[in-house]
Amino acid sequence: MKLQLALDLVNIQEAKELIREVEEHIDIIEIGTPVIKIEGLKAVTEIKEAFPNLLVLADLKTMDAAAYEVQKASEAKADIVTVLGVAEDESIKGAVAEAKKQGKQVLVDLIAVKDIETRAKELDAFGVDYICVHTGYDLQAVGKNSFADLQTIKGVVKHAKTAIAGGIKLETLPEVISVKPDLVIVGGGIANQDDKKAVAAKMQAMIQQR
Ligand SMILES: O=C(CO)[C@H](O)[C@H](O)COP(=O)(O)O
Repeated sequence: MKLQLALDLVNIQEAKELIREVEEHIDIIEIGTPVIKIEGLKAVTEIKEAFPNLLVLADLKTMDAAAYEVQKASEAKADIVTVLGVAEDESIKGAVAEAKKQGKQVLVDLIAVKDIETRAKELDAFGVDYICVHTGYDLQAVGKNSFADLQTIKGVVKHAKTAIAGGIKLETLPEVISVKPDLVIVGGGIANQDDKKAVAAKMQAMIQQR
């Protein structure tokens, strides 16, 4: 099980400072969608160059022109690129083919997918690397989480790694870990804490016990 730190509401300089605090306790750095929209793919390049030993995920949340966007993120030094599960099958297949060509990985984000079980089975058959259940900020605000969805995909996904994102905190981590995802994605649960390093270290210790 790996820990990914999601950086959404920061600029490149702030992202670097935050990563420096916690780098020994995380496996993957996520350059969040808002960061890429505001700063561009240079945020991915600069952070990969500053932290070459960590994997960098570009959270593009691609919906169309998927092969092209995977190619551009790969050229920007991303190790993993996200595509939306609600995208067309052709987009997902294009992303997977391009990622293989570039030696990179695709994480499919199930945000806004209504039939999680059916879509997870289909995505698994397309050969995606990760399938991620995700409660975005707008649903977190009305009290939702993805814990039940994680159970659902764990029951049907045979090949891809499973991941979960959306409002995970130190207090809710044990419930998440008990379902044994391959990847736990945490943004505000680390980035918004006073002692980020201590929280990341505790999360890492809990994750490594499994
Ligand atoms: O992709 C995202 C929002 O769309 C976030 O990166 C993801 O939800 C993790 O952040 P947090 O733990 O703060 O919810």
